[in-house]
Amino acid sequence: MSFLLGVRTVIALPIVLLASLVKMVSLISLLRRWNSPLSEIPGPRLASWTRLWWIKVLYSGQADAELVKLHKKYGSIVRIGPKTVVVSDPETTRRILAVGSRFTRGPWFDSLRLDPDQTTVVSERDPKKHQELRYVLSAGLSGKDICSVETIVDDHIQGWMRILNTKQSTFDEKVVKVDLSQAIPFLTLDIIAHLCLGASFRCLETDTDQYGFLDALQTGMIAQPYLGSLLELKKLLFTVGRPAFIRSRLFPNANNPKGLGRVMQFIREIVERRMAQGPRNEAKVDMLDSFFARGLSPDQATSELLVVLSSGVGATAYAIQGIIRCVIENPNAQRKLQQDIDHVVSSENCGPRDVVNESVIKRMSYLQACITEGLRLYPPVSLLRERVVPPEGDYMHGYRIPGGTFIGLNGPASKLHPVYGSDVEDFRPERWLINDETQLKQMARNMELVFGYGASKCLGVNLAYTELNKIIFELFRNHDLRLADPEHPWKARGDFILSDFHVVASRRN
Ligand code: HEM
Repeated sequence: MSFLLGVRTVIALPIVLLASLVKMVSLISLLRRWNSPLSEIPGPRLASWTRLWWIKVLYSGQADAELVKLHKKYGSIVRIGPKTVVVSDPETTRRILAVGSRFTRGPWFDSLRLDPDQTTVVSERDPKKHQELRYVLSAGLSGKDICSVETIVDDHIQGWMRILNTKQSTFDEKVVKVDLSQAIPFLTLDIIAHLCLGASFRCLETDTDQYGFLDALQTGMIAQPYLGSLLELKKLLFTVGRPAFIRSRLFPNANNPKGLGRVMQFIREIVERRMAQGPRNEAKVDMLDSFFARGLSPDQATSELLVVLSSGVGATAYAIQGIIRCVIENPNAQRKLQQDIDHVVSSENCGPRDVVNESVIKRMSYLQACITEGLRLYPPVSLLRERVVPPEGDYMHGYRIPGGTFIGLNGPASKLHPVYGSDVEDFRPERWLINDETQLKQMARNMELVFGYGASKCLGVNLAYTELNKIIFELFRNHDLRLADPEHPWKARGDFILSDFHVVASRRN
């Protein structure tokens, strides 16, 4: 009997000890949560306990919509994790991102690394190094250093128009069905590759996702927000991935037959050829020339170019598709846009193949209103871009936020800001065509944030606008568009990954 008691004690004791330990840890964490200044900030209860709540939202593929709902329910600041809050109001966002702000990029940005040991402009967290890198890249990315950006963009768009015309010519009705979720990313990738490297990927011409780049980009866009939130997983991946033979399996590398690694190899070959040629004395022709001239090493130039290709394609393609969808779902807007375009074509005496300068397109009020309104409703870069509160802490919306808290930025919710009026959910370009200067200024101040702000504002904003202006102009100049299936305009996976955006394009006379 006493022997049996002894055995039971030996088995029971560790279980009792473990249970007590678990209870104690839970109690301590409960007390900590009660004590945390963040506990006063409203938000879903489960979110204050675990980041898994946010992971579940990500998994639903509706994170953008969920963030909008949260702010409607709880206000401008919401707690979405034990150490994370998210803000939606433009003025706080502006203050966080301002040049000289003491808020810094958080570990979320590590998830944008393509190599555990290497940072690029999008993932560098050290403010000084980040600003130095921006300085080196900005002349190339803004297009200042590159000859004839506009001509390159025009050539690719005209190429696409020719492809559509050829397909339409095979039908009497001059009608063709196009999947814009393929054609637009192909076009933007061809353009940005040409501007980066002087060589296009020829995706449109071959009607293929060359090197599987877009496919790999989409997979990355799905995985990145998870890694940005599950910091332990990211740490594990970076630690395990350090040895070379594992790294080559976990991260893109030049031996991959397709995807980002294959593109890295493509870039590297061009970089090596350029190095062998020596510095080109003529004016800088593409971003690679600019990066070399401004002192980047071949390895750095390769990594930055891969980042530029990725940042340039995804956001711009999504924005263009968003604007097109808005216009074609509103036949009245399409008609007015085409009147605006036809007026310019005739007043500029343009022949059918003449392109119109961007300076002219920038002055077209209705076209500009369509672009701005489309960008408002479909802002392409949103999820969280978490910054860290400086050690001294901060006050936001009447709450004290301790140093070290992660602050997510909620772009999508600001599109519903009251400054836009009571019909914020509608596409109404006319809201940008009013005479009230004060109101227009306020709306423009909010909209500016679609491209970020201050110390990390988008470096490709000029180029993005050149593409938006020119593509929207030429597409609607040459075609009447309608949705192939108005009930299901497109399929969206995650927040930004679109497929099956089929439209019917009829050639205009
Ligand atoms: C409509 C199209 C685009 C939108 C809406 C957009 C939006 C943004 C936003 C919001 C950021 C700031 C991210 C942050 O806060 O950390 C950003 C950064 C950036 N964008 Fe864009 N972008 C667009 C197109 C482009 C293009 C075409 C390029 C390249 C040519 C580009 C290159 C970059 C780069 C390199 C950064 C990083 C800047 C930094 O970290 O300092 N973007 N973009």
